[in-house]
Amino acid sequence: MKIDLLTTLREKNPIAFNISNFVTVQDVANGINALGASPIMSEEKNEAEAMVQMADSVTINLGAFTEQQLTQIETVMTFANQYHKPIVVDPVAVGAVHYRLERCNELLDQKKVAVIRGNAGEIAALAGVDWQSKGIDAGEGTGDLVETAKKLANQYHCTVVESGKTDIITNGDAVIRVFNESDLFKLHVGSGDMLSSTIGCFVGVEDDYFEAAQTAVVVFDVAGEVVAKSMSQPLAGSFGPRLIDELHLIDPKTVEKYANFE
Ligand SMILES: Nc1ncnc2c1ncn2[C@@H]1O[C@H](COP(=O)(O)OP(=O)(O)OP(=O)(O)O)[C@@H](O)[C@H]1O
Ligand SMILES: Cc1ncsc1CCO
Ligand SMILES: [Mg+2]
Repeated sequence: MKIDLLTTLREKNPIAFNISNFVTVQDVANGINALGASPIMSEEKNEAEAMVQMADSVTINLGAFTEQQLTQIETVMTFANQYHKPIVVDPVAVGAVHYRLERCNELLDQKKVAVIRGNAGEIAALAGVDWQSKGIDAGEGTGDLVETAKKLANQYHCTVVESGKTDIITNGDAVIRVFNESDLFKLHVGSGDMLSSTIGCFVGVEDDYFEAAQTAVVVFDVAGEVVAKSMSQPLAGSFGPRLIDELHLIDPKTVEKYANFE
């Protein structure tokens, strides 16, 4: 895990192009802006090429897309591949909604992506492994999480980040587990979306996407854990804004002190 990437990110202030969902777009924009990136969102196909050319990375969140937005997403991903800009995909609820799974499979079959970040239910669905997802949540299953994540990474030759109490990061061969956590993440809708877009920021400044994903996960998880530990009452409503504050404040020393991974 390259802790220096946090400093690099802040020096470079990468432009992080995000196709977000209407539920969590504000938290995502403020979260990664506070961290040190420069977010830009767009839903317009006609400006797709300009957006991609300008951006250092592209994060595609499939949280609430319409048919028209899907056309824009395909266009953006095509340009991103053409201009060699790394793509992070967040396959929201593909384990619960078959339509989403089909569309996401098509995108992944046709375009090259750097990182897929999802919860256990989403990663299992994409890997074709049995699991009971529940809406946007991970749901229940008995499969081996590490093997499932590796299978998906090998399927698409990309890095996979499978989030949960322990986060699993794999390139299909090597595996890193991040143990930093807080129950409050689950009480804040969009924690996962923020994590995916944080990964988007780091792949914008580091060509080794496996390394970039590790740093992103550790920084994000430590930030949440530090916030949770500092709250006298662990309340869902205050966690979101405090997490954004901590993404602003967090420094390499804090990350080094609390990081818990192997
Ligand atoms: N059971 C848990 N206990 C502690 N932390 C968790 C737990 N599950 C997830 N997290 C943390 O929450 C963050 C988001 O991961 P999660 O798996 O909840 O994403 P998600 O399901 O896509 O969330 P959302 O749909 O709300 O965006 C990660 O940083 C992860 O470490
Ligand atoms: C609640 C919700 N519904 C669609 S997207 C989203 C935010 C979590 O991804
Ligand atoms: Mg999610």
